[in-house]
Amino acid sequence: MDSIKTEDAVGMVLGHDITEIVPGEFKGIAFKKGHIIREIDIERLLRIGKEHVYVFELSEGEFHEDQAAIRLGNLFAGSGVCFSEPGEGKINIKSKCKGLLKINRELLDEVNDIGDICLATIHENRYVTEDTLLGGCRIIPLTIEKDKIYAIEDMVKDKKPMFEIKSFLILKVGLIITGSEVYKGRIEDKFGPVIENKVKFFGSEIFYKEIVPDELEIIRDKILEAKAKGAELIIVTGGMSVDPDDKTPGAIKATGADIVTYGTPILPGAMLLLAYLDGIPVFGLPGCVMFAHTTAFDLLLPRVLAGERIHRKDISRMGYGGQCLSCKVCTFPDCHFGKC
Ligand SMILES: Nc1nc2c(c(=O)[nH]1)N[C@H]1C(S)=C(S)[C@@H](COP(=O)(O)OP(=O)(O)OC[C@H]3O[C@@H](n4cnc5c(N)ncnc54)[C@H](O)[C@@H]3O)O[C@H]1N2
Ligand code: MOO
Repeated sequence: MDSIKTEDAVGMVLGHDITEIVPGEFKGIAFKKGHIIREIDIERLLRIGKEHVYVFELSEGEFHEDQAAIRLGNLFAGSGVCFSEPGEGKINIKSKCKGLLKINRELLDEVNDIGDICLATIHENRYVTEDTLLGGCRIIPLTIEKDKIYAIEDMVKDKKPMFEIKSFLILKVGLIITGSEVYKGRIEDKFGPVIENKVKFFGSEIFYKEIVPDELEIIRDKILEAKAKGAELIIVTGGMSVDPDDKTPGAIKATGADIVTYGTPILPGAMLLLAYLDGIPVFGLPGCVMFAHTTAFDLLLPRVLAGERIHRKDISRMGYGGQCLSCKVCTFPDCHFGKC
């Protein structure tokens, strides 16, 4: 660090905090260590009594921490993502809109392996709303070699963005409620409203709804009818376990759909079924989805509505973090559930 005349310090990096006291008005840090001194700062520095300041001179091969943080922000923010002004070498990365958060986890590890840069994130594959904090990036030293930043710029090229928000599609959803007790009016349908609310939250609408008895052919035919009428997502509720009257898995299979999974390592929601019928996702939802606040359905629905094709492997890796704790006050998705 060099001591330099304040008037000559424009463009240089302040090496220490500078405190200002205006009696009765202000006492605090006027300039923070790391601040790049601007023309307009000179007068104030002189008023504080600083004829000289300690500065770092940025060498040709270095970026100031804030400059580096801005470069990384631009590099990491994919569509639907923005970042704050840097402060002490740190930016906050935020969502600009509602959607499904995707994070390039491989790239994240690579960046954090370099040293002098730390990038912390929340978990991906969850929905976020506008202005959700997605992560923070901090440059550790006050100045950083440009080559390190260039190396990251190279590393990121041609790869999926570090952070990206996928918008939710507006799909025509077909809903088939199974259960002879509901069909015959012995009990009121309580499943339909739960699903309607969940689907609406992401912007889609139920355009087709039928209540049917526990009969395989009828359930199958209603699924095919929903598809023929233009359903882009089909949800069938109830009849998912192993009782003689549980016909839903067989009915979905009988439509010719490809079953991705019947059974998920997620609790509640272990008996969920996901299939694709000519590319249209079909859910078979067990009774717990009506009863429990958060289930396997809440983990998979946002991904399906963001247009993601779910594979068997996506489901099987969800066992890690797949146990919901059914907290008295549910904070999902800001909890461990579904974060694998
Ligand atoms: N032997 C086993 N039994 C069960 C297992 C198992 O693995 N082995 N799994 C349990 C789990 S986990 C769940 S979840 C449920 C799945 O239940 P279903 O999807 O088969 O649900 P239903 O039998 O059709 O109904 C259960 C319950 O909910 C009422 N219900 C259903 N639909 C509606 C509706 N639209 N409105 C109001 N109420 C509804 C229904 O009357 C039943 O009372 O299976 C466990 N069993
Ligand atoms: O596993 Mo059921 O499908 O949890 O409640």
